[in-house]
Amino acid sequence: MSPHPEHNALPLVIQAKGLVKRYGQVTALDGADFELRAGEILAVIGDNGAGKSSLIKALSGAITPDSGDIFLDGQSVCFKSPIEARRAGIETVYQDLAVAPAMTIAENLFMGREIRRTGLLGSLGFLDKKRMLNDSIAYMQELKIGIRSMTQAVETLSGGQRQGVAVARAAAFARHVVIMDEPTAALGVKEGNMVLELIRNVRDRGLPVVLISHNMPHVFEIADRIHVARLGRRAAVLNPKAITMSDAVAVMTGAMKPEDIPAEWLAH
Ligand SMILES: Nc1ncnc2c1ncn2[C@@H]1O[C@H](COP(=O)(O)OP(=O)(O)OP(=O)(O)O)[C@@H](O)[C@H]1O
Repeated sequence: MSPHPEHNALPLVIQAKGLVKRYGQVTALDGADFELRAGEILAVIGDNGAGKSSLIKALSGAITPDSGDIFLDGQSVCFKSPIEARRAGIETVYQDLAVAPAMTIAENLFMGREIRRTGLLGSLGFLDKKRMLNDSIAYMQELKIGIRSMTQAVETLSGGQRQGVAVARAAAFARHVVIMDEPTAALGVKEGNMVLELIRNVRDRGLPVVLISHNMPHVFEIADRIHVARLGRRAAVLNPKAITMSDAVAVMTGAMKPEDIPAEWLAH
């Protein structure tokens, strides 16, 4: 059961309207719309080249769309870089893990946002390693990531645990949204399930999650709603509780035209 059956009652956290992005002759986004609601896991699925990555890059500041509008909490935004999106509270975890293997878990969690000790004159410039370590332990416990020592190097972890660190890092700093691009792609069954559980925990902490995935069983296991990208647009937003995987594939491939989709398949 979705914890939020009344999705249409929940506020929009991110809304995009009519996004267009061209690369020379190729139109990657051709008037794409997008809506992420508070407290949900929204899966984004689509065939290769459907425009999923371009959409997510536009939302996370990695590309600037040629036209269209993006709203964050109802305010119009125009991110010129991923740093700007991050400052606005949107954290993105890419498939090619942004972790530093030789650094410890605690160091990775605070990379770029280290806590410094403060004194009478404000920040002293010294890193507050103890506080970062304690905060790391607390985060990882809260997210139920079973890693014993935060001082071990990330390169000593399994693929799933590394992905766990990357997700935890994003979740720890995101104030609004966590976007994940294929977080379970390179993982085995057990590790993949661990990361799915972690994504649920992130949502249950109150952060909405956008999850790009080609893995249909994972999408159906975890998503509250499914955004289907096709030919640079949003073909539909489907309700995973009301459809089968082959229904979703039919919409994704165009075998089922958007205008023919039964109303009960659609998420609200
Ligand atoms: N930097 C780029 N330069 C030129 N063309 C690009 C660029 N990025 C994306 N494209 C093209 O835009 C279209 C949409 O690509 P995009 O990566 O957004 O799709 P996708 O749904 O994420 O695909 P995949 O599942 O294969 O990753 C494709 O035809 C792709 O070749």
